[in-house]
Amino acid sequence: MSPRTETSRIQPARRVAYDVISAVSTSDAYANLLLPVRIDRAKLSTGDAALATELTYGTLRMRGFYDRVISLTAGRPVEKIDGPVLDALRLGAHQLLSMRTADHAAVNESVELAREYGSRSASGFANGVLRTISRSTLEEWREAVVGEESDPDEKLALLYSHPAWIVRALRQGLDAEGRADELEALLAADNAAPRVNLVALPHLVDSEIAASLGEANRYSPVGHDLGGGDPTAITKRSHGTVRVQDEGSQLAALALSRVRPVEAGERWLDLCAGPGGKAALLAAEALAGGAELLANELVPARAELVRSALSAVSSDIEVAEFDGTEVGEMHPAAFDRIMLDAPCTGLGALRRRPEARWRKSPRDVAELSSLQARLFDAAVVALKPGGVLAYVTCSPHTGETLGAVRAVASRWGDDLEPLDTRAVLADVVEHPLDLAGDPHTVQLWPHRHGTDAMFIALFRRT
Ligand SMILES: C[S@@+](CC[C@H](N)C(=O)[O-])C[C@H]1O[C@@H](n2cnc3c(N)ncnc32)[C@H](O)[C@@H]1O
Repeated sequence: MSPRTETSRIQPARRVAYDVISAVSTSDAYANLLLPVRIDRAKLSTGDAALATELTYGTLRMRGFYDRVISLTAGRPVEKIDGPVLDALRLGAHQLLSMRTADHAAVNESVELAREYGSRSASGFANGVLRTISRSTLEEWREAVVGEESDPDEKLALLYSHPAWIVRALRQGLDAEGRADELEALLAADNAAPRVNLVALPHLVDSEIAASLGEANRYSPVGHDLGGGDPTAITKRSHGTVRVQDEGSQLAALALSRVRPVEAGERWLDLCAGPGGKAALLAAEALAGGAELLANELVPARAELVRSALSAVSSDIEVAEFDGTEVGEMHPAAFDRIMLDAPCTGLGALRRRPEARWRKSPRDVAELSSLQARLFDAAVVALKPGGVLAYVTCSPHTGETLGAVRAVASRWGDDLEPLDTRAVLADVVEHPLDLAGDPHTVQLWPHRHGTDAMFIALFRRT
């Protein structure tokens, strides 16, 4: 990248957004990890930080749509456009079509970015492309982008900026519930900013802090909605007993911890615990009931995050780092409850990881399904007779959800009894959940429940 000049006319928030978008394009960076670092380094005000977030996340989520608009305007495929210039055009297109930025600011600063990070000659090209984009409305561009496409899923993929295979997978997930008519609402929810949601670890949060946590969640009895606020101050003040956590993740942990009353001395295992969100909630529940939790995470850096998450609950919780597929041999018939929050495609959290949709492929589903099956079988062996297993994914892809549990049911037969997960959660939630499809399992959805698309299935070892 070329060094910036003292006289730069680019606003700091736009520069931060551009830097992150460019790092995502060129070095596979994760926007949700890099953006806070860059915002901090640039010392952005709260307002500018919010602007940088909207610019970055919005541009990355809608990248497929904007690329189509850019290529129609430039008269060439985006692969033929210089990378740094293309990223400046994407950022400009987002401001012109989806934000209320004045046209001249969106165009001028993007042209400046193209000149600074691309080449001097790129500025004329960028200027021409962005001015043409600004001359039509979003609705007109939507029509142009769809063009002659007649396949309904391909059309939705173009309009809602998702790879077509993901649109088909999401349709299949909704179809399994007889709710395929919700597909557009789901795709729109994937493109909206998620609210900041908090968990107050039960029995551990100071009552004064608990009273300041904002609106209680609709479903989770331990969750609060912070809206678009900054959670840093409150999480620090609470010494980790208040954490950022999606409401669906809370329900997944509570489905296991509240499936039946806790008996003192029970042994619980969180088999794939990193970075530790569900482990912290499970640990708080275990502590209150006199149970003991072992957390495990294969990747050492992520195991460290689990240790840090658990330190708010107790300093005595063991965090192991073994391969979960070996837990059956290592600890046969050892645990009363096991959380298997399996590594998955994460297609249920696309709104949170804006670039993720462009990095996944159907091959990932096949590879992860095989790992999920091995972890599942190992976890069943590690359950005591009568012990309960929660199989959870942050994906509504049926290959990772219903397909996975049906395959398990056929492998284990009468040795594994599916529990009525819906009935368990019905006793946990504050308001009834609108659920459909397979009666034993729970599939949550961003558009219907405001949560990530978590899948939860409980089983009992007979
Ligand atoms: C979906 S994430 C778990 C999220 C976590 N439960 C939470 O709520 O914060 C899955 C985790 O499994 C870990 N993992 C992947 N393969 C594993 C294996 N063979 N054994 C144990 N952990 C594994 C990944 O590193 C990842 O941290």
